[in-house]
Amino acid sequence: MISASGVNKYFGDLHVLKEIDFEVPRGQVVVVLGPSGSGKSTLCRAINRLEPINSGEIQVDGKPLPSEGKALAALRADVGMVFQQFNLFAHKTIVDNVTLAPQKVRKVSSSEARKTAMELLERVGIANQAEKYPAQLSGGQQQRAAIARALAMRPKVMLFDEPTSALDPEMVQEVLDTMTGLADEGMTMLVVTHEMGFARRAAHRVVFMSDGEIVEDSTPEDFFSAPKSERAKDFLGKILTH
Ligand SMILES: Nc1ncnc2c1ncn2[C@@H]1O[C@H](COP(=O)(O)OP(=O)(O)OP(=O)(O)O)[C@@H](O)[C@H]1O
Repeated sequence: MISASGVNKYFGDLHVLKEIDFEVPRGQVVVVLGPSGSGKSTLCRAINRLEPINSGEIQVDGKPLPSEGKALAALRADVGMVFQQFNLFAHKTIVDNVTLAPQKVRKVSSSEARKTAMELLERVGIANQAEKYPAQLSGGQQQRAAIARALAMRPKVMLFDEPTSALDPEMVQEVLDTMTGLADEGMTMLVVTHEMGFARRAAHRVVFMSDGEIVEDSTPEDFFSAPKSERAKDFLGKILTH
């Protein structure tokens, strides 16, 4: 599980995260929505310590975030992260992309890492692409490879930061289906996305951010049918008329 309490983050004078409090309990899917620049990516990056925070506390699995050393490496291994850009290693095959970190960080043998990688590639539907290089795959397939790579570390939680934003429209659904499958299996997930269909179907809770604050934290049913704040109404008005 993930919990944040009283988290503040500044970039210079810009107050990007303001007294953030929230929780993602084990097995829940929390979708973070909000206008551009509201702090969603920064929140994701803070959870993985890719971005230091100025005050407050973030815990993953009941432990405060370590700032360096072995504990930080262990935290990063426990938190799988999938970004908008897939960030696969271009000169490694898909299966090698998936086996790399478990061998290096978890010290898994190469045969075991390969077996697990093939199972994961099967699960995300691209086992037949295992020996190809990233550039030979479609964007949707590359993003599914990135999800398999994150899962190979056996993370306790998965963070997704706009995982479908860089994809051509026809590939969005295949990635969302993979994510919905993970949610159904009980993976703890924090997902920043503009995909309202996914939020409605897969999220246990929706967190709405605006201008660095959490303005609403509710069920998708309540959020979409009866948003409480003017800011959420305004946001939904803009998104849903598109
Ligand atoms: N490294 C940085 N240095 C300075 N300012 C930054 C940095 N990263 C983000 N910001 C600023 O922090 C604010 C929050 O950015 P963030 O990327 O977290 O928002 P977001 O809600 O994820 O937006 P989007 O939906 O466009 O990705 C923005 O005003 C952004 O310009």
